[in-house]
Amino acid sequence: MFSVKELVESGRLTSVPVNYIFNNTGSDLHCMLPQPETVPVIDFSILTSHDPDQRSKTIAKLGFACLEWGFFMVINHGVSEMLRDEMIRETESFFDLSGEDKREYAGTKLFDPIRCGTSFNPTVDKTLLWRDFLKIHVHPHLNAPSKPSGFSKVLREYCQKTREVAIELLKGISVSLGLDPSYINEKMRVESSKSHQLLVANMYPPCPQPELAMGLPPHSDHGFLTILMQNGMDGLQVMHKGKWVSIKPLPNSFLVNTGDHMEILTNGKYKSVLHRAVVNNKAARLSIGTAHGPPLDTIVRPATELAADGVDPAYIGIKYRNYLELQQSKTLSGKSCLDHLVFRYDILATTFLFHFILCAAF
Ligand SMILES: O=C(O)CCC(=O)C(=O)O
Ligand SMILES: [Fe+2]
Repeated sequence: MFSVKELVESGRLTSVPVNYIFNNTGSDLHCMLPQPETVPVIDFSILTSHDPDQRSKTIAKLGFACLEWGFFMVINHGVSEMLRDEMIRETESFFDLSGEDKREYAGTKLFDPIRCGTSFNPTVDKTLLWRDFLKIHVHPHLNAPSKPSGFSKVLREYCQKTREVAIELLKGISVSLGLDPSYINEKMRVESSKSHQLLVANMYPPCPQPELAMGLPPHSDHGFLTILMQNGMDGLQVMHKGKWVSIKPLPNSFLVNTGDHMEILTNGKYKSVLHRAVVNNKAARLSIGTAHGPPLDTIVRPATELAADGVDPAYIGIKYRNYLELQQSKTLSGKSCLDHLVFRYDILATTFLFHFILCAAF
């Protein structure tokens, strides 16, 4: 089945098909924080204001959010409610297109400009996810589906605006790390015409037994930052202090999380956060995320300024493109891709020893 939405709309479902039954959804419900701690809220208008005192307080809050949560809400970001609503409407209309229209984009390759499908990687997923997706590479080159007809205009504006928000947030994050405001944007060429931005829209149709299925299992995102919004339905949960916290976004806010490349760049100071999407039996949920990263050919490694003064680099460097390929080749699971980059001193020591023995022998 190409689409879980089609499956649900066929109208014959009263229970979750066995290949969608996710083992541990129910068992870890008790891990939810009973009284969720408050997710940090960043007022973007203050972050970008000219009042140095207010600005530095907000930067401190941003640093705290990255350090303690890897997750925060952004309010007063300047992206109009109208644009956000249009973006949600157009994306919903895309998912409402006929199967035949959508199949035009049913690619299997990561760098297909536009790709829609179901689950994460159905060829390797052991359990299918209760989720259809649309992935569009929107920068450096804006790709846009030809249908619905108004989609490309809204997409262009929305992606431009979210890129601007990401760039400002990265300035604040740089300062919170004790670096120059332009540090991340310049070193990682996030502001350049070649920076990479991927839009991922997730459609989670209503599910007859939501406790048995999973929209997106626990995972971390690949970029520096992901900026996410949703239609009226909740379902995002974030791992905080070992427990899942359900997120209720403030009206018109963006949900932002730090990704794997933020963790690599900051040498593990700002970690990528595990999150997941649960499903419900009431109405379809739509979320739209944009992942912001460097140009695809950039090798991201811990910033020398943060891995200096006796602090060893915790990760090996990798080309952004190769990391994306690594993630797509696997099933979506925890931080398994990042684990590949953890600097292994034991392996390094063995290599050195081996080299030393060889040199001594010849
Ligand atoms: O649907 C959500 O709230 C989360 C989406 C997400 O984590 C993703 O697309 O990577
Ligand atoms: Fe995610």
